[in-house]
Amino acid sequence: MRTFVLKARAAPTDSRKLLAEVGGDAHAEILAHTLMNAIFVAQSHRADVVVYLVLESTPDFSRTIRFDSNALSDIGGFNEQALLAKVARALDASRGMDKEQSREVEPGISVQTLSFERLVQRLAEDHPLFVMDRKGTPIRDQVFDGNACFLLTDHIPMPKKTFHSLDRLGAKRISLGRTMLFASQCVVLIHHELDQRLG
Ligand SMILES: C[S@@+](CC[C@H](N)C(=O)[O-])C[C@H]1O[C@@H](n2cnc3c(N)ncnc32)[C@H](O)[C@@H]1O
Repeated sequence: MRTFVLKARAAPTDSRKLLAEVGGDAHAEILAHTLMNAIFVAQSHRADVVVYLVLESTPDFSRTIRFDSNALSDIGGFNEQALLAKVARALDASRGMDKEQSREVEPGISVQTLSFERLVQRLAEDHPLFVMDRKGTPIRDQVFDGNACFLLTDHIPMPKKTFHSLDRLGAKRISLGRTMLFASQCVVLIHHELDQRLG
């Protein structure tokens, strides 16, 4: 299983605000692009991929939306509008939830009122964590075994204190070169690197 976590610091947890932010300051399109590149390939979708979108611009709790490629049924297309409609539906399903609750939205999609920090603590129990960072170890030099989990952000950098807590969880910093890429582009390159190793 390959796991990707997008810490979307600017993404609103209100579905209407999210949908209004495509091309806006919150860059809601980043969520759609990351989801698209993590899960879809031409004419199909990848098996064994889990994506967590963590939306953090909220009056109450962050929303963590989990997509499991093995369980997804018809997602209605892979354009921005279709993908963000799924995110919006999960946000609507999470209305009124208390802290750290979980709700199934539809096959392959669930939503939790869970912070990025709590999510990665849980993932660290059974996943090696890799935080994407231009100053990290080149991806080619990194050994991956088992359920690698890759951590990315939207256009807002990972806060220093979060990097420190990730260090304490044993997360390794991985680089894809000196050019600053979009999170969705990182996902493509990570898939490519791991695909090559599988032969
Ligand atoms: C657009 S970047 C974030 C930009 C943000 N202004 C910053 O300074 O971190 C989105 C995500 O991609 C990761 N990323 C971008 N380029 C990368 C590279 N060359 N190697 C590894 N990760 C990269 C970043 O670490 C971040 O998680």
